[in-house]
Amino acid sequence: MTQRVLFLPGDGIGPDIIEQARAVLGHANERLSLGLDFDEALVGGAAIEAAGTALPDDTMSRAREAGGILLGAVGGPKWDHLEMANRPEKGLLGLRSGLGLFANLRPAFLYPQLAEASSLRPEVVSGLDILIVRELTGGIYFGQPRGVETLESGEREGINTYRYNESEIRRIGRVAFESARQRNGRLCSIDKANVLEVTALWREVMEDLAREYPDVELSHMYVDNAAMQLVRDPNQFDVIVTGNMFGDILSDEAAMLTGSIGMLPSAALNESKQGMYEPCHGSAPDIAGQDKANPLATILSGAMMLRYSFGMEGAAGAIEKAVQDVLEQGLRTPDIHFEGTQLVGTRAMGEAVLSALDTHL
Ligand SMILES: NC(=O)C1=CN([C@@H]2O[C@H](COP(=O)(O)OP(=O)(O)OC[C@H]3O[C@@H](n4cnc5c(N)ncnc54)[C@H](O)[C@@H]3O)[C@@H](O)[C@H]2O)C=CC1
Ligand SMILES: CC(C)CC(=O)C(=O)O
Ligand SMILES: [Mg+2]
Repeated sequence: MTQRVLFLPGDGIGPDIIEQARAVLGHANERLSLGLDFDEALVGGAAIEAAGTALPDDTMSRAREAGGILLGAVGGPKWDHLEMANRPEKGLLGLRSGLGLFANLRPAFLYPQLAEASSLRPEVVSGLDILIVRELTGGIYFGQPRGVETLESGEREGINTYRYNESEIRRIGRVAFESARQRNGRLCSIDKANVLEVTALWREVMEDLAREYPDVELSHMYVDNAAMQLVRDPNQFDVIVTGNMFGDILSDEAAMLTGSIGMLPSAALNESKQGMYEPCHGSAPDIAGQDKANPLATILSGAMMLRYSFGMEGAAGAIEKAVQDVLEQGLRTPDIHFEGTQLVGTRAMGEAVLSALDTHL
């Protein structure tokens, strides 16, 4: 059976890293006859330039037809106006909500070879393996009303609304409890229930769900403490579940424990397990087109796509082993480079993964 993969390179380093991930997936596809059929479309600033909108109808319809989507990154100073790019119905947010991709899985895993690249001391991060389950289609990024209004006094006021209803909380809670059940049976729900009603409700729903999962130990933590605990003793966490904005922020923080934001892949899944996969970082305009971006988070996101959307566990595992191999060989893009390792660019890193893949297929 043919499976359609849609590549959305986007902006900045997006095309640089997608080129490498596409080559790796293409190689696995050929060698293992996976039956993947590749498509590509525009999103973000690239789409604004070509079609006047960050999420053209053509991109959305091809996204709906795809079994899996691999996105690079979108945005840049030229396109970051809310009206054009990051409205709930446009660009990346529009893709996520349009496809119902409410469950965002962000695994922060430390490859042992990168312990020295971590922002924390090796003994503090050793063995780090955290799964952040972030709600992705609700919360303050989507709540209505939103906008900027002019008050009677003439002063302007910015408005965003933080909302979650019980069913939105329950469905992301289930994903997190199921993940905890398959891992080590520990789940920490992160909220600000001492201040925000929305997250007090979040906490109640999580408690309620916990009764259905007696094998999972549920704990709660306020987000400010969680931000601190992540750098004090990250290994206390196994699965974390949290809302859209807290998850956005905490996953960037967690990325640095693994060595770099360029190491953190992600999966965004809907009810029917259709998925969009992307590195957790943005379009990094400061290094775009300079052969400096780390392509590993994107390559690992491709592996997640094979696993979650297509059930191709063997091919996914082979790509992950190939990534481990290149780190073992000492190859490092600038973001994970340290003394005694070999500095390489985006392309050389991608090519090394592709070569290493052969030994695992
Ligand atoms: N999923 C997405 O498409 C996201 C898009 N953005 C957009 O990206 C643009 C830049 O946002 P920033 O806040 O600067 O975040 P960013 O994640 O793009 O960059 C932050 C820092 O991390 C570095 N970095 C990011 N990815 C890297 C990689 N693969 N290898 C090496 N270094 C890497 C960058 O060079 C920069 O110094 C903005 O337009 C923003 O809206 C931001 C986050 C996510
Ligand atoms: C549009 C933003 C919410 C993208 C982002 O920062 C992310 O998903 O991590
Ligand atoms: Mg983010």
